[in-house]
Amino acid sequence: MDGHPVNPEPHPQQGLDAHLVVVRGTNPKRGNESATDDSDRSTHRRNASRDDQTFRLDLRLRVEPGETVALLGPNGAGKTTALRALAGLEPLSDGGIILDGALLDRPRNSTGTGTGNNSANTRDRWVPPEHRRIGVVFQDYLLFPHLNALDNVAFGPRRRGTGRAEARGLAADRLARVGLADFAKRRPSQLSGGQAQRVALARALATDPALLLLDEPLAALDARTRLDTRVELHRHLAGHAGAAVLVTHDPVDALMLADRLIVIEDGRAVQEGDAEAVTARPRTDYIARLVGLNLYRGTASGRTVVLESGTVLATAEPLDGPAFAAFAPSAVALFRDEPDGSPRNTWRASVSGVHRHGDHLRVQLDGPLRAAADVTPAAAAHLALAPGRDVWAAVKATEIRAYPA
Ligand SMILES: Nc1ncnc2c1ncn2[C@@H]1O[C@H](COP(=O)(O)OP(=O)(O)OP(=O)(O)O)[C@@H](O)[C@H]1O
Repeated sequence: MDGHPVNPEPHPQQGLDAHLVVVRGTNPKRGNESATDDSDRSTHRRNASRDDQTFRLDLRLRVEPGETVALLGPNGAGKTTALRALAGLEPLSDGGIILDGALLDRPRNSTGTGTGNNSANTRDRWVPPEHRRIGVVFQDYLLFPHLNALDNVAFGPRRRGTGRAEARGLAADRLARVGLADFAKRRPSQLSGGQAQRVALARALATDPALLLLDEPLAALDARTRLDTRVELHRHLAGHAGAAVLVTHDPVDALMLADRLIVIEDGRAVQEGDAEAVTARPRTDYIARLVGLNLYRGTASGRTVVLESGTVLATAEPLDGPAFAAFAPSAVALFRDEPDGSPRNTWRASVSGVHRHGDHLRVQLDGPLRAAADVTPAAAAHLALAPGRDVWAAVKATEIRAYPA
């Protein structure tokens, strides 16, 4: 395929430019549905459901050299599928992947209706995984068990034609950088989980990849090792000149390791931004739960937001039009009797659950506004909180964040 005029427009941009469309499934009609209409979220819900066995990932991804982007999302959102497509372990159905100006995958006649097939006559361009300048640290794709740590790390450079001695020298240097100089002769079975993960990272970085892919790199580690390895990984990512894409369930990993987050649900990006922006203004229930906020959708008019349920919330900052309103569980005060005095939002609620949450109790409230409230154990005892108990809930207007939907 080399020499084919696959990329008529020169694309000198460094970093990753990708439009990842992967369609899987047994129901081609569903798979063919257009994914370009952002308003039709229900289509994607259906596509992503396991019942009809179809799934469509449709994700645009631009990652600058030196930047780390985290893909965050619930189970089955398509995070791993996105990484596998980038790595070349899964062909695109549509779209394309360009890394440092080189086209890696593009189905012929991209229309969004393909089902993924990497045979030469269906593709304008297909670069196999081993020829992509990509380093991977995948959970299920760790180390070669029959090679020691040094040879695991030397494998990539050797494969790219580096002589044995030079590749081993480079590998020794990489192992030293992850603090494992003394473990070079050990087989993977003789390494701890954390050490194996560090060898995997050294191996992924040994070829100076233009793109580093990390799939749940810390998930298999115990809490203590995870903490140390996270700090170390952060250091390595900071020193990595190429782009990096990280997949994780863990918001702490995402917030600590990535420069930018992309939240994926049902195969599509639903929110994007740096950690501060995403956590301060969540746009879906998934991310609101992740960062521990109560989130509602409604329509703002001046200093009120009318929620979809009809409940009216008073806010401090004026806003008009479709809006989200969010507040922290810690902003909710609970009372036995209706509170009066300062202007706040008050409503009658029924306790549906009480759970320990750190050093306080998280109370789930049903009623006109389903919400979580955090109270101290003393307050819970005073209010005799238990499922079924009726209470008054209050949130000050100044505690409610309202922002455009
Ligand atoms: N080999 C496969 N064959 C068919 N469908 C698959 C396959 N692997 C994953 N899927 C489906 O593709 C969708 C996306 O899966 P993917 O593994 O990319 O999600 P994810 O966001 O990484 O989820 P998790 O966090 O659970 O790993 C899911 O609906 C899943 O059931």
